[in-house]
Amino acid sequence: MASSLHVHGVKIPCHGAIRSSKLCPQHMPITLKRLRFSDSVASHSRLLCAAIEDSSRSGRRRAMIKGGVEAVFREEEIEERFSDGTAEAFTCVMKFGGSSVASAKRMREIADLILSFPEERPAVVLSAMGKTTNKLLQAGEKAVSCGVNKASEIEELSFVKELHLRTVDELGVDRSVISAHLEELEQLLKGIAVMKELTLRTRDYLVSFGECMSTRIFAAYLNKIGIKAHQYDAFDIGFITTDDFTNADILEATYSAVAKRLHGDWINDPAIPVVTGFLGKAWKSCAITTLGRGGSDLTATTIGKALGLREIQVWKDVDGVLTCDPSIYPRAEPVPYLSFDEAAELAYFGAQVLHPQSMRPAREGNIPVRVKNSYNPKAPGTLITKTRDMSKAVLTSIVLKQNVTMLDIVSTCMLGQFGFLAKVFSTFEDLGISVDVVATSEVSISLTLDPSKLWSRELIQRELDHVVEELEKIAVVNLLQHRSIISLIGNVQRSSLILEKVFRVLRTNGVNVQMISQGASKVNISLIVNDGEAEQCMKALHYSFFESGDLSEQVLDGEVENSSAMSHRVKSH
Ligand SMILES: Nc1ncnc2c1ncn2[C@@H]1O[C@H](COP(=O)(O)OP(=O)(O)O)[C@@H](O)[C@H]1O
Ligand SMILES: N[C@@H](CC(=O)OP(=O)(O)O)C(=O)O
Repeated sequence: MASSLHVHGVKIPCHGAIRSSKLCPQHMPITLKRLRFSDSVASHSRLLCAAIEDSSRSGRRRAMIKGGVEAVFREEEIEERFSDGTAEAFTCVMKFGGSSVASAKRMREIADLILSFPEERPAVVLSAMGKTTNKLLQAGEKAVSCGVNKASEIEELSFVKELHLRTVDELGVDRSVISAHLEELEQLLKGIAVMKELTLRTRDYLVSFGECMSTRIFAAYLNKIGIKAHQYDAFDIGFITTDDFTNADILEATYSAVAKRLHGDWINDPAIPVVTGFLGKAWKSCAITTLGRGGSDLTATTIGKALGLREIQVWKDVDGVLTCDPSIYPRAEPVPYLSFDEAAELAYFGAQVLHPQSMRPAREGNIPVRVKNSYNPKAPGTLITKTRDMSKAVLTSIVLKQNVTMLDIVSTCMLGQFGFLAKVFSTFEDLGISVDVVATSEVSISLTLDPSKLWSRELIQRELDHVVEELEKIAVVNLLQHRSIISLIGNVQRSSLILEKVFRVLRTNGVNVQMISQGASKVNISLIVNDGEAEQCMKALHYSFFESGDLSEQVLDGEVENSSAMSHRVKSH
């Protein structure tokens, strides 16, 4: 007699009679303890879990599951299943960024890399190949003004076509896996040329071709080499987002929908899911959305939380999260451990290595994130967890956000302090502008405006004028452009030590700090300096904190610092 259980709303067949024989190891949701279920199914899974535990503890081989259904276990199976989780559907998610899938050679290496972890059953998330997203955006811009007849000849379209067809050929998979997409892409560019406009909605549809094609090629290649894989478009499997095209937020309903779909499919036909990163479906318009540049990291952490996985791996082209952006300072070193808070601040304040929102699902699901290098898999990478040992930590990483606009707002005393702050912030709220860094006194506020939010609207000057006009009703406003935020991520419990060093370095380099803010996050101190001085500051700070060797344990234990090393002035490296 066959019976079934329902987990995640999915009917799970249990071969053999539940009353009289064992549950099928393959189909039994064994890792109940580890998997985090959505509320709607939690009670069921708890019942099942309790039943198995009870059976295990009491040595009885029978347990009541639900509604009079009786399960009979063999004890050795119970032991086995709990100790090694062999019946888990997926163990981790592996996300590979654009550089990791930039060519046929890279795709082969990634396939080998996945195979080199035989103990894992991953869900795979891919970005678009190499610089495809940028090329598609450029093609879209050109299509607006090139005329319909020239749309097929746009250089970037030819680049994208050639790259994908060459990859397909070199991997030996059938061109048909992407030919319909290439045709549709060309039609879309012609459509943009006819309309002579590229809306944000169309822009998202346009760039979606990148991830749709990379995943199809890779899944086809895995199947060709005998690894069963199944391609998924995120917008078809429950990635539900706001309608904020180019920067959409993932909605809560996504988690259960994605889990239901991926688990359901795996149970019916186990295969490695290869999912498009970066993409979602707008809940109102049902159109394709994107999650903001670098959004595949967020796709990966969302899947990690949805499936309650043991680990989320994001594979990049660097040895993990580094002490600063290597393009600013090549001597940046990998950071072995980070907390979710540190990683989130780092990402939010501009470290391109992680998407700003990507830590949220991982933190909520308490799932470790490992940042690894697909070019150098042996490197340990960075492990991001809820907490970490901060006893020896001083500074973890330095992040730079350039071209920031700063506002100095001084009250004209028409309002009390409370009314003044409230009015200032409600002005930003009304205008939908987010504020990054804030420092206040009783009668003044200095703050910076999030550049990405302003840039995306293309109306930057008009918007800024509007902000100033509104604020001038209650204050004297000074608008300062071309500023940079240098964020010092680390152990703010040691802020005196950090700040002493920072100011010494900056004074030695003749740099004036225009604003400073120590966030409530306890992991971030932000400094505002002129854009023109920012990179030099980064180098000097990096040298002083990470290379001069003066933050030894003795210093941390309160002994006298070596001031000559501290005042080392860095010219350039
Ligand atoms: N603090 C940092 N640590 C590591 N990489 C950084 C940092 N800041 C900026 N980067 C840049 O981020 C890049 C990796 O992120 P990204 O381009 O999104 O990778 P992928 O496309 O593989 O997902 C690196 O090549 C590096 O240039
Ligand atoms: N392809 C998208 C999404 C993404 O996450 O890419 P990457 O993983 O290469 O940063 C982008 O370029 O923004």
